[in-house]
Amino acid sequence: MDLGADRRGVDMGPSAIRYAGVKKRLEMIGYEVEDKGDLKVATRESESIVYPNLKYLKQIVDVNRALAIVVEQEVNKGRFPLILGGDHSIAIGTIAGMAKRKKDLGVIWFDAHGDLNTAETTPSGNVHGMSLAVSLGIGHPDLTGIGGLDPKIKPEHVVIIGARELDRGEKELIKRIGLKVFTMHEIDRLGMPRVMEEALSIVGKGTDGMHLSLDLDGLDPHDAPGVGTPVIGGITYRESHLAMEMIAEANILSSAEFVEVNPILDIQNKTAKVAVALMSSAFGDKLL
Ligand SMILES: NC(=[NH2+])NCCC[C@H](N)C(=O)O
Ligand SMILES: [Mn+2]
Ligand SMILES: [Mn+2]
Repeated sequence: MDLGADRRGVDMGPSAIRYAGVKKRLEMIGYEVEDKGDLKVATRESESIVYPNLKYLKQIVDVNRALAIVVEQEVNKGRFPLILGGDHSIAIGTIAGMAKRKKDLGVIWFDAHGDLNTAETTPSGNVHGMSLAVSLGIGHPDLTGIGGLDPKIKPEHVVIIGARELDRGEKELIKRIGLKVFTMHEIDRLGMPRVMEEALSIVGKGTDGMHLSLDLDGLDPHDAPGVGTPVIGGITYRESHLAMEMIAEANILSSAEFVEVNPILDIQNKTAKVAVALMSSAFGDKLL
């Protein structure tokens, strides 16, 4: 889906990630993989924007409702849901589905952005800039109510890693609810190993599962150029790998999504390949 973003193309992200060999890669490290295919998403050209501050609200609600149901079903079967995006608004459905099975879900939000806007604070009207707020129960009731639970996650179980572009309303919200944010400043200052140790201890404390929501724009655009909202000065390829390896070692991951891959803006599918490489590290792949 790309209805949550202004720039077109992230709807092709899942194809690019499949083409980069995600299934083979995960099978190589010993997983049995079933590709459930794509969810049905409205065609932008046949729809119109009703609320400029919540663009394509209804269409996004429909997709996320469907996504929440599949995610919950797969967890009930004892499977691990890995969701490919798509714009970051799909986190709403993923987390809604997981929250039905995990009473206290920890979340690592790997992103250049906070995605903590609401219809009142958004500079763009794009729902992909609101999905973390929605999951915390802050936002339009049609979004926060998806899956029935509202809120789905608690601020003390969430960390943002890689932030370097936050809107004014997002900064206020972070302070108001006491959200832990490891900005690029903390990553530079403490180094990724310390940041991940602290992050994992936060999302692991008092939780019964952990979701990784990885927006490829968390990486530096040099390493991940195929994203719609790039911000310079990001996490390097190597730091990202280390973060994924530390997640695998912590052994608490219960779902993951890799979002915002935009093949139109990419260079020879580089960003989709990076996504696949990071997935394999998060799932325990090691050189030796
Ligand atoms: N998932 C993303 N790439 N989000 C970008 C959000 C950008 C900006 N903060 C907005 O609300 O529009
Ligand atoms: Mn982002
Ligand atoms: Mn995002």
